[in-house]
Amino acid sequence: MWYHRLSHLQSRLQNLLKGGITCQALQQPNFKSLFPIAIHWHHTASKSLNCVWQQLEDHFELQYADTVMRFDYVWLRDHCRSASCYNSKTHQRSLDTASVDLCIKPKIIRQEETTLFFTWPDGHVTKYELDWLMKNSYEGQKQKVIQPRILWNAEIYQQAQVPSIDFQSFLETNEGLKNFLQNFLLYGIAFVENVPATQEHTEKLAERISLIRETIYGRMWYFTSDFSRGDTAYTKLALDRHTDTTYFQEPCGIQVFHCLKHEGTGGRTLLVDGFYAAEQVLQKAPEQFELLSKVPLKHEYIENVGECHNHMIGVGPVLNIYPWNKELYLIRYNNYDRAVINTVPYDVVHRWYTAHRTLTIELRRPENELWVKLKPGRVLFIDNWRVLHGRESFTGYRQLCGCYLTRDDVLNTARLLGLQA
Ligand SMILES: C[N+](C)(C)CCCC[C@H](N)C(=O)O
Ligand SMILES: O=C(O)CCC(=O)C(=O)O
Ligand SMILES: [Fe+2]
Repeated sequence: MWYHRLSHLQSRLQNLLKGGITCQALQQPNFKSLFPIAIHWHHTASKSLNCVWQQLEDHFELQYADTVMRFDYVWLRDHCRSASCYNSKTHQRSLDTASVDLCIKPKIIRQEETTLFFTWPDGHVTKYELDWLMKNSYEGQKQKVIQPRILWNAEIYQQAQVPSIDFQSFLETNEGLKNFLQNFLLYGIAFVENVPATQEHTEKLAERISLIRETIYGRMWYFTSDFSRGDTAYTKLALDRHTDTTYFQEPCGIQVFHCLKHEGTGGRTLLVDGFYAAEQVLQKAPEQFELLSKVPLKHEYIENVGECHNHMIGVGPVLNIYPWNKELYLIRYNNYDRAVINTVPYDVVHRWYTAHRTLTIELRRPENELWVKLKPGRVLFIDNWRVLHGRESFTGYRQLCGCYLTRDDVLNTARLLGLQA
């Protein structure tokens, strides 16, 4: 009786298969249980390899180095690194993925030492190294972070005694540049010292690690408290902690600050590790962390001062996380520039305000505040996707120059120097 039902289902599925709709059925989790017959494990000849695998009806299962990995057959066909499917000179796929049958299954799977061979119905053979599969599997990625970081409060940062890099060694040696970038990636802030106090030298510094990101504020900016632009940054007022350009669809990745002159009092810079604060929220109220990562908001920049007319709008949640490993990669936090909330129903709005309050409380804890006085010669790089900055009000004449950097190009430089980014 039971057997009959099973074979009935099986033949229905096979009919569907011919019709080409079955792939949806194949994705259903209970599908596997319909085919208990197909399952048998292949053990590797050499016991030391510690690898077993089985060819299942709808996917390939591999157990290797203590990890169970599941691979879709289209995926296995799509990632074929043979000469006809992949151009290893350009590192680009030649295979037209749309030409792969979505119901494809290998005819034969066999293993030789550390290599798996998949023979497809048309006779094409794809081979994979076990290590390559391990490294590139979803299950492998899930356990890894994209960017290793050291989260900090003021004490942690001060105790770490992160050295500043000398201007000369930053410009002239790969080692200096690499040390700088390593610190920057770990902490989200880094300093270069002994920089001549000019805009040109600051520009040279920026160009050593990245392309400068030109924005409505220009390529290199140079500002005082003259209200030449319609924004509080161009005044002597205090600025609470925030990230910049939250009103861009992609906020600027890095901000460079060089204080060229200050004759007066106050004006210290405040730095807060937004990821440290977010981590506290995750520990104390995970559902609030989740809400902050799910609710999209607008930020806005409206300017009508002198010749400057701008209206920028950026949309996105406060916390941005990678869905597969839940790693936080971008915080958008600027209470000045946050626009009218009209993308969220009222009951969610209230829960959002609660979550935003929890995050704000963490961001405002005095022990999380790192205060520094920017001086001519000492250039500060801030990861604007992670570390919030602010400023104390000041008196007198203060000149600040700097620029934004494109994040992709900073990370590109870091990777070329062998850093994980
Ligand atoms: C002066 N400088 C160009 C550095 C920044 C101006 C941007 C200010 C804006 N409220 C924001 O937070 O994005
Ligand atoms: O004046 C400062 O120190 C920083 C102002 C600011 O937040 C900015 O320019 O983005
Ligand atoms: Fe700012």
